[in-house]
Amino acid sequence: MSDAAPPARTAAVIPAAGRGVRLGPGAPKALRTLGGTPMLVHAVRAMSASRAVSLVVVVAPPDDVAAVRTLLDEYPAPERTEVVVVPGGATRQDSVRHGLDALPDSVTTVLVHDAARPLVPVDTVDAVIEAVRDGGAPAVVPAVPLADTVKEVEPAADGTPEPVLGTPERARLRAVQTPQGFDRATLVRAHREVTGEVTDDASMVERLGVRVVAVPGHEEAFKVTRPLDLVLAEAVLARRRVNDGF
Ligand SMILES: Nc1ccn([C@@H]2O[C@H](COP(=O)(O)OP(=O)(O)OP(=O)(O)O)[C@@H](O)[C@H]2O)c(=O)n1
Ligand SMILES: C[C@](O)(CO)[C@H](O)COP(=O)(O)O
Repeated sequence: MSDAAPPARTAAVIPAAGRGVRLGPGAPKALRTLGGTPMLVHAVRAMSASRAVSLVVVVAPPDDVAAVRTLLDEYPAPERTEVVVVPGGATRQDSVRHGLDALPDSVTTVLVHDAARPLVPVDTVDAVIEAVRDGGAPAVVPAVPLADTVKEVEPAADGTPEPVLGTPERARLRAVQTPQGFDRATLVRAHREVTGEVTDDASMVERLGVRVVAVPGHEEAFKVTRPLDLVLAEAVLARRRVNDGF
């Protein structure tokens, strides 16, 4: 038997433990269907479509871990990809942390991908991995330019008019997607040291003072958040099926 270290691996952590309040009443968002298949299954397929990803850690709603395991056994990933399921936490940050805790030592590169972005193309996944592994960036986000002008406002409740404080230069703004890619040690340190509310993992790394870079994202990597997003996702999937001839 060899004493050599096991080969470095890339793993994807998929936080899927949210309720989907903004999508409206129903099953947890990741378990709702898209083209007849649960959104989570699409997300696992999107990660395992990359030949670099050998492990997918799904972070499930705590009450649904067994059901999610059964579901993923019904829709097996390619043989080269191991899929494990762990229980999530109260916030997205907690859920990602639970996923990181489940990674074996051999993993050196980690993707964090929302179950709520089921249609991200494999080329985007691979571009993020390449920027971390070959480009040497400790943290990478896929990002797209904005179509709307953005205003900073003084938030007010109940539809009260909100004073506009300023207009950031749109050419310098990007909407950030997932999968976000990280050197594992950097992401683990961010989750250990950074406290407070954040909306993505890269911003935790930014707070460490570590360099984060953006690579081109994809319009089909949008997040299913509100009911209209589900309509768009069904349309994108239907178009793919026509293009693929089935
Ligand atoms: N406690 C939580 C909250 C969110 N997520 C996951 O984080 C991703 C992005 O979150 P979001 O789109 O906000 O999902 P929800 O929290 O489910 O949506 P909502 O805020 O509308 O309830 C989703 O895949 C979601 O399942 C998670 O794993 N654990
Ligand atoms: C991580 C993320 O998808 C990047 O755009 C986003 O911040 C998640 O936000 P949510 O409010 O938890 O959906």
